[in-house]
Amino acid sequence: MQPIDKANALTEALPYLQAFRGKTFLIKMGGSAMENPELVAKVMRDIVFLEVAGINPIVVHGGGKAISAAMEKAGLEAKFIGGFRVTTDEAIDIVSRVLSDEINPGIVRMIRDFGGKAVGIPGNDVFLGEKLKATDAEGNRVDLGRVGEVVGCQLSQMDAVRRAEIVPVISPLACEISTGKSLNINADLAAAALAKELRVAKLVYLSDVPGLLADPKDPSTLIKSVTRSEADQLIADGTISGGMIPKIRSAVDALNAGVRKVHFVDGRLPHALLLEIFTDGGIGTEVVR
Ligand SMILES: Nc1ncnc2c1ncn2[C@@H]1O[C@H](COP(=O)(O)OP(=O)(O)O)[C@@H](O)[C@H]1O
Ligand SMILES: CC(=O)N[C@@H](CCC(=O)OP(=O)(O)O)C(=O)O
Repeated sequence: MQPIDKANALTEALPYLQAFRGKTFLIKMGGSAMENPELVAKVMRDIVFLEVAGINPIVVHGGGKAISAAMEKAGLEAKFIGGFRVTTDEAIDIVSRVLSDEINPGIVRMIRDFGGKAVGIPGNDVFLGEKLKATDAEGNRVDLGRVGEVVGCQLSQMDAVRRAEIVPVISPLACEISTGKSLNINADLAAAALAKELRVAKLVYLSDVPGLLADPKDPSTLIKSVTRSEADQLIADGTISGGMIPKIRSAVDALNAGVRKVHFVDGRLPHALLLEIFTDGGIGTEVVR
C-alpha cells in the first residue's frame, strides 16, 4: 500500500466521522464470533477506535457457544427451542457464571488493554424481565425455564458510565420483576431492547457469517441491503433460519422503534466493524426501513 492510499482511506472515512461524532452505536458481539480470543481482541480494538473517534459504543455480548460447552462439562445437555436455550435452575447458574465471570470481564479487559475505558454491567442491573411465554412449532405452550424477555430498562447506572465516557459492556441477563431472580435473555433480543430504548444511530450484530446470505451455506451470496418487508419475506420462505431469526426479527423491531440502521457483519473478519462503518461500500448487510 502506498502512503497516498492510506491517506485516501482516511479521507474516505471523513464524512462518516463527521456524521457519527457524538452518536451512540450499540454493538452486539455474538458468541459464535468469540471462539478465537485474538479475533475478539481485534474487534475490541476497533471499538476503542470508535470511542476515540467521538462515537459512543455500547457493547452487549452473547456467549451461547461457551455456555453450551460449560453445560456439557457439567453433564447437562444444551437444548434449544425456537432459538432459546431451555434454562433449568441448574443451567441458569452456569449461564450467569459464564457470562458474568468469564465473557464479560474478558471483553472489558481487552478494551482496557488497547487503552480504552470500559466497565462491565450485569444485564440484571439494566434489563427488567418477565418469563418468556414460548410456543413450539405446533403452537403449544412450552416451558423454557428461566428464560425471559425484556419488558423495561433501568438506565441510571449505564447513563452514569456513559456520562463518564466509559464503554458499558452488558451481559444478556435480566432481573425478573416479580422475584428479583436472574432470567436468561437471548443476546440479540437484549441488544435490540436497549437499542430501542436509547434510539441509537446504529445497531450492529457481529456474528460468524459475512452478513445475511441468500444461501446460508454459500458465503458468496451476501445480501448487501435488505428492507424490513424483504426481511419478513426471507423468514417466510425459509432463507433465514436458526440464530439468524432472532437477529433479523429484532433488527426489524429496532427499526420500527426509531433505530436508524441495523448492520450484520462478520465479527471474525479483521476490521469488519470499521469497514462497515467508515467505507462507502460497507462489507456486510444493512437492514434499512
Ligand atoms: N440466511 C442466513 N444468512 C446468514 N446466516 C444464517 C442464515 N440463516 C441461518 N443462519 C445462521 O445464523 C447463524 C448466526 O446466528 P448465531 O449462531 O445465533 O450467532 P451469534 O452467536 O452471533 O448470535 C449463522 O452461523 C448461520 O448458521
Ligand atoms: C435464552 C437464550 O437462549 N439465551 C442465550 C444467551 C446468550 C446468547 O444469546 O449468546 P449468542 O449471542 O452467542 O447466541 C443462551 O443461553 O445461549
